[in-house]
Amino acid sequence: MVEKRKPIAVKDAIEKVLGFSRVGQIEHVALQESYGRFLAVDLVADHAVPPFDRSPYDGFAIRSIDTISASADLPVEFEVIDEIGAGYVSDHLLGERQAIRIMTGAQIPNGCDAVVMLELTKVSKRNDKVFMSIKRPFKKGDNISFAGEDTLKGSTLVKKGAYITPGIVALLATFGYDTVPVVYKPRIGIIATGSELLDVRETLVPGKIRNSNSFMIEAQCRRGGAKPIYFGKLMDNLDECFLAVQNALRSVDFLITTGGVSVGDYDYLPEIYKRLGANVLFNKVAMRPGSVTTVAEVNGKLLFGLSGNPSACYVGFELFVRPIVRTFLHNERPHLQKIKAVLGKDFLKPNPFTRFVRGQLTFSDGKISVSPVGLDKSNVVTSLADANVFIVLPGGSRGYQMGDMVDVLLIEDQTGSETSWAESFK
Ligand SMILES: Nc1nc2c(c(=O)[nH]1)N[C@H]1C(S)=C(S)[C@@H](COP(=O)(O)OP(=O)(O)OC[C@H]3O[C@@H](n4cnc5c(N)ncnc54)[C@H](O)[C@@H]3O)O[C@H]1N2
Ligand code: MOO
Ligand SMILES: [Mg+2]
Repeated sequence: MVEKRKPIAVKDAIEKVLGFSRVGQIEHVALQESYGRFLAVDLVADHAVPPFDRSPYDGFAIRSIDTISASADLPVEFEVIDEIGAGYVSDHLLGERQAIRIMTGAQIPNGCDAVVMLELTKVSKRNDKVFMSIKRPFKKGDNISFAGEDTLKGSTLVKKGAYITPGIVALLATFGYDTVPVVYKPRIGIIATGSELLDVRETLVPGKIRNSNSFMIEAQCRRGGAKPIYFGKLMDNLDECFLAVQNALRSVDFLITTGGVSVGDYDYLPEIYKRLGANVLFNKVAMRPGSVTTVAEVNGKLLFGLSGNPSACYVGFELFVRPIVRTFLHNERPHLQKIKAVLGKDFLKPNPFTRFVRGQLTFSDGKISVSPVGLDKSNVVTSLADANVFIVLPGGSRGYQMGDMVDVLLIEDQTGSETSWAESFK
């Protein structure tokens, strides 16, 4: 008699998994390697930006008081006493009707309280001296970029756990992070099981297919922020699979297996969990695809038994592995970000379980719409190429029609969400 599994709600399954979350330690990487990593400390401004008053234009540094009477009929003339480019500091103190030629980014000279753009001035030379005249008055502070106007010393600019974007890389450089404290990437072991699996380079023979799941999971690990470690593909042989799982578990933070998790004669994962003395958190989730997704724990270490079916495997990773990776990385938004979109095509399949349909989000005329891509079966692989979202269709309905507003989970997004997707029937 085949064991009857009791499905649990997706949200509950995610919570059970997160009950065994761990957090990673700090390591340091070169600034140029920091993009895409997760910051291990708060980034606090240890100096003001800009650190000094500076000119935002190429022009002349002046004293505004000297310009009060300037007009088109009666321009005011200044003697130009110095010239400074960015990176240099003038040692002159501006006196009455004196100006310093200044370039964008240069520090404002002493005595100056306004800058005039080059285009608003007329320059002339007399007796080896340079003069500049202007035709309108300027106020104190005109065209000065003040110290601290970008940020003040002591401001927290980026929180620990943030995904490092190119913009954050700019901040890290601004504050002198030659090396960056980032969170150590969790090591995720990957084992593919299945006697039907060929290596990528092998030629197809009857009854066999190429292993695609382990490579897909490696890429998903990288997208999630983890370091994948591939332990190879195994035949459906209980002893071999058991030993491989037992060995791999020793050297990784989390372990993923694909295939062999259902109720077939050669689905050995359930027996492997028994032999390991693992605590199985769940072995059926009320969702499609990926209903057979199983998660177990041995001495606090999680083992993700993802389905062999490619689409189910993909969904299982994003819903259950990604949040544990992001939590490990100290990220405060470990779940997939959810938005609403208009369904662009009918999806009329009824289903008792919530469906995570691979879909593509498109933007046109200010409307966000989403359409399923490819065949919606858990054993398909081709639909994954075009999918950038999961369309979440709660169970218990007779299907969904074009124009319905639906929940969509963004799988290419790095912002994430604090809360996990929850069944709306609850
Ligand atoms: N009697 C029942 N049969 C099945 C049930 C069930 O509840 N009762 N569940 C079905 C569902 S749902 C799924 S999903 C699959 C899950 O199967 P397994 O996780 O045990 O995976 P396998 O049997 O090993 O393989 C399934 C399918 O996926 C292909 N596969 C496996 N590994 C890979 C790989 N690395 N790359 C590409 N494709 C792979 C494999 O060839 C099979 O076609 O079980 C249903 N059956
Ligand atoms: O676990 Mo299966 O993918 O639900 O179809
Ligand atoms: Mg099976």
